[in-house]
Amino acid sequence: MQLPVLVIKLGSAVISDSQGNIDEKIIRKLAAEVASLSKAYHIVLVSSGAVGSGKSFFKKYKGSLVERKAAAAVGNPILIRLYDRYCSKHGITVAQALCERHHFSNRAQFLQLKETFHEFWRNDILPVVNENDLVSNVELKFSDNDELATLLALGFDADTLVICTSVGGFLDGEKKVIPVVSTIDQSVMGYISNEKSGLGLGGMLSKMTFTRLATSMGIRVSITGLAGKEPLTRSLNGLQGTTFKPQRSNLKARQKWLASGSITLGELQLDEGAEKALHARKSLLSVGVKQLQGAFSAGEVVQLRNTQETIIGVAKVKLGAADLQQQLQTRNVLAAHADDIVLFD
Ligand SMILES: N[C@@H](CCC(=O)OP(=O)(O)O)C(=O)O
Repeated sequence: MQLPVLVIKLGSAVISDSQGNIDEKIIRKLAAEVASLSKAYHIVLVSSGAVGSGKSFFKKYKGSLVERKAAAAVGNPILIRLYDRYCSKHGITVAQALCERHHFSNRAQFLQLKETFHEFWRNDILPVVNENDLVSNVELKFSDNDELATLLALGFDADTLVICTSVGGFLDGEKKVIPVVSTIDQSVMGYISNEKSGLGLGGMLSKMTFTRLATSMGIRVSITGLAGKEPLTRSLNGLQGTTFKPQRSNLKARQKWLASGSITLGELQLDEGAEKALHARKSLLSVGVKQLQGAFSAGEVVQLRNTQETIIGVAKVKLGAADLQQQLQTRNVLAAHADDIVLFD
């Protein structure tokens, strides 16, 4: 049965106690709720917390990148065992999915991931996703799991993305949760504080950046806490946390996947003529590319920047970086077909 997809993202701070250890009471409560929601949704659970769970096994842990990678590798199985212990009480088996950035910038790889997740859902198996920190170096890292959850929501054309946070929702200037946000404009962004929990990577700025991307691609987003009974269901019903309304819904699944490559391995800087042509739904020719950055291959998704330095969209390129660079100087060739371009506005 084809159910709507629900992506739930759990930050490290929201599933940990004040000492930074995973709070089993929360996992027990979540497992019961996820089991009941899985009758109505195909669920993807994106869970942080691996670094926090693994770091105490390292003698002189200071939080360097290599220590975080190693701690995540120790912590991921600890996390998974916990999810498995409590989900199995409700007849749900869990599967671990460790993702890397190129799983999203390459359509063929993403389709494989998608096929595997559908196999999970057919068998009542819950995919629990985290970044494959062990092999993610600085350039290839997701900025945090808010990004990973958003890319999954876009790629799966999810109905809703629920981002669970320790502050309970999106707060206004008086630190009260705003129940509904119709459009994320400057006044809304002005409420963002720079405070972050000591445990995780992403703060509210990151959550709002990705919420803006997801809502602009037609996905409803809820930012919520996990206090009280059935917090996920309550947030889906608009009774808890902040609901951000979707902005447009006319994009096809493939276009949403393209948009999910918005933070990609490469970038093309376009001239004004090319920008105009794209807005007129034309293809991108190499003559309109002023310069390029990054080591991308043909068929991967890159972001498009205009002369004002604004990211205007993404495109699946026909040529890899080296070939395109050569063509810029010699010939005018197709850099990306109009069907493979998604503009953000
Ligand atoms: N992959 C890392 C998560 C990093 C991260 O994004 O953390 P958070 O900001 O708490 O969602 C871990 O499992 O600890």
